[in-house]
Amino acid sequence: MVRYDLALIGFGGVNRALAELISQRGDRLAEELGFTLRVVAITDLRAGSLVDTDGIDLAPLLAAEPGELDFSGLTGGNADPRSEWVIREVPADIVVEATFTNPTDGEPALSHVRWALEAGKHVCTTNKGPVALAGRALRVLAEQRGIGFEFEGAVLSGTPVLRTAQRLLAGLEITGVQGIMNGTSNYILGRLEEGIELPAAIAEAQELGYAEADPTADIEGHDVQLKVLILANEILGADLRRADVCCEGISSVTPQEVQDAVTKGLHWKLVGSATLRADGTVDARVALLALPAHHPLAGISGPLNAVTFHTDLLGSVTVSGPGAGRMETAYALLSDIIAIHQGRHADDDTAPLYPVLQETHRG
Ligand SMILES: NC(=O)c1ccc[n+]([C@@H]2O[C@H](COP(=O)([O-])OP(=O)(O)OC[C@H]3O[C@@H](n4cnc5c(N)ncnc54)[C@H](O)[C@@H]3O)[C@@H](O)[C@H]2O)c1
Ligand SMILES: N[C@@H](CCO)C(=O)O
Repeated sequence: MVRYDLALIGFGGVNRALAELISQRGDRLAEELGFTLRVVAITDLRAGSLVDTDGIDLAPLLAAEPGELDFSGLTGGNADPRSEWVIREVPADIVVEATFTNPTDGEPALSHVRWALEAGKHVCTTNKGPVALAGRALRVLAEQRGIGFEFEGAVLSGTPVLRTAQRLLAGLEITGVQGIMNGTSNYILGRLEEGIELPAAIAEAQELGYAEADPTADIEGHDVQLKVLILANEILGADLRRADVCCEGISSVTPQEVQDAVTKGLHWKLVGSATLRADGTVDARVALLALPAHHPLAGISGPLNAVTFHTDLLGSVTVSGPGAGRMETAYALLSDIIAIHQGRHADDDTAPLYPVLQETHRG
């Protein structure tokens, strides 16, 4: 049985949920998927670092309250996250990056991903920063090393948007992408419709694990801006920068306005879109729109998100599912690990997975 040793970078909601998945479903995953998973290192800004190359016992870590974790007193533990040393030096097959998203320069996650790829380790990440701001360069680095760089969770948590486009819609011309891509703001808009004030709705979304550590990115549209950037560059073959994606958020809208709209049969939605123009360039934007009730995105409510692909042969194809959530996003990491496993173990007479993926990218 193949075993993958994991280094978890960041031990917040998502990577803890992945550790839970491994603890609770490890045997079933081995039976169904043909590989086992073992965590050999964890680093976290608050808890420090923990290394055990024979496999970390996850049970006591998962039993502790998140805010109480302190690795410094444990064997193999240190108060310092030592992320660079862990990523470069600790023998692990896959580095799982789930630290804070930094929409400005992607750091320190961008360095985490680069160090791992330079060290020849596969990477899966739910962090939008490195993918949106340096996806192309990181992909090239991974391709040069013949290793996997997977990031399904960067758009719509575990709902398979990127793999749907890259694999299931392969052979079609995708001419545009439009969707509701932020669980927090969509949840908040729904609560505003119910008369809840913005600060209370934000606090609820944080409690439910949908919001970023700093929810400004959710509220001001920057989180959707990064997702639109990822879709434009990865799916439509663009080479856009963050400044190329016009952006607005939901902070200016009041419960009264949202409720008035409902009486007129309209629902306010934060919609991200990327559209291929006739000259081959891509128009990308994030806009707060009042959608009529019959619009396909008007009924997407709460943390539910949806992305519609506009294609030449199939018309519109919509993928809908959770846009946020700790376990939902941990599933994205598991799906990335499965993709890495399938890439490594493709039959000799089958086209290897990574080259197939590369060919689906335009640019
Ligand atoms: N929660 C979701 O629904 C969701 C969905 C999709 C994507 N994401 C993305 O996944 C990532 C993780 O999300 P989360 O909900 O677990 O966030 P979180 O805030 O719960 O956890 C992030 C963890 O990273 C740690 N960290 C921060 N900087 C670090 C560093 N330099 N070195 C080591 N550890 C560091 C923090 O201490 C924290 O424990 C974020 O980038 C987020 O945007 C989250
Ligand atoms: N904060 C993000 C997490 C998923 O990227 C959201 O609410 O959609």
